[in-house]
Amino acid sequence: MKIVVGSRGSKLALRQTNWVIDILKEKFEDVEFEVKVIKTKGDKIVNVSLDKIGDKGLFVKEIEKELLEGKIDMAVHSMKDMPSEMTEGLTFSGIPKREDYRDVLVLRDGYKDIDDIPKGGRIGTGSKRRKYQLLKYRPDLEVVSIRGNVDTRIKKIENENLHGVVLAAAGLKRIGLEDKISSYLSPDIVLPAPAQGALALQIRKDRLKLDKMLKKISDRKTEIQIKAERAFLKGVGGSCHVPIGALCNVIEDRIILEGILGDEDGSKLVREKIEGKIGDEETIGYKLADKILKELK
Ligand SMILES: NCc1[nH]cc(CCC(=O)O)c1CC(=O)O
Repeated sequence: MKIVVGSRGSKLALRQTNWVIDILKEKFEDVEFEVKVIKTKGDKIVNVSLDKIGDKGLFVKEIEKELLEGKIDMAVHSMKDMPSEMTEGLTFSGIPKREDYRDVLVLRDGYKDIDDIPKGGRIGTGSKRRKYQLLKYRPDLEVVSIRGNVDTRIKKIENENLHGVVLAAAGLKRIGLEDKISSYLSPDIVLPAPAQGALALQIRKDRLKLDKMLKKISDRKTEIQIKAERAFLKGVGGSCHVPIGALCNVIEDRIILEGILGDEDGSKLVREKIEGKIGDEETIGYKLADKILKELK
């Protein structure tokens, strides 16, 4: 039996895909795997800020087409890049254990953390979620819009004369650049993107055997967190034009979901939290979305 796994071609995407394949190989010794690299629209547009393109699923459409046509059996994506609405005929299968969900600062030599950046310092990020939360804590900072893959963004510290950039810890750890991390941003300051650090294994809905197999590498706690955080995302009907963050903490049989939502120009930013019990992830996600939407009005 052979499973063809579709992936974007970036270093991070390929690392993620091979990480999943390694876990699967350990469990299913006689299954063969082949990686198929697929170029997406998002990979072709380089110099435009993502929130200016504003196309949901910019990095996934081409991959989803190959799944539907049976050209690949499964696809590995960063869950946080997946639209909240699932494409007809497709589904997510098991969700492997989440990597670090935090955002981090990669700073110019000599600077150690957010409080150490000089007044008026320049920080690069293309994400409104990161931008407006940073500005809430440090209104004096100048946030510069950047994009590109992880390596490119780190290089922009030099090229664009920045004090630093904000990135996901997960991405840096996965590509072996953990030592570039200057400091971790506490979720109290910057709430991560819904599902940040988690992967999505996407398959065609009718592939029942494959689904059963992939569910064997699913992590229960991650599943709970992602269910709650993505229900919140769906509930607020969010896009990449507005700041949205969510983080679900699981403590024994309780879940604590925190969410943040703002408007396009960051003039309003509402952060709230709801508690509940395991099993009610989706209800809690939608409830938190309603609560925050009401406050934003
Ligand atoms: N938006 C791009 C993207 N998609 C997933 C990751 C990192 C891995 C993850 O967050 O799961 C990144 C890079 C980043 O935000 O720094």
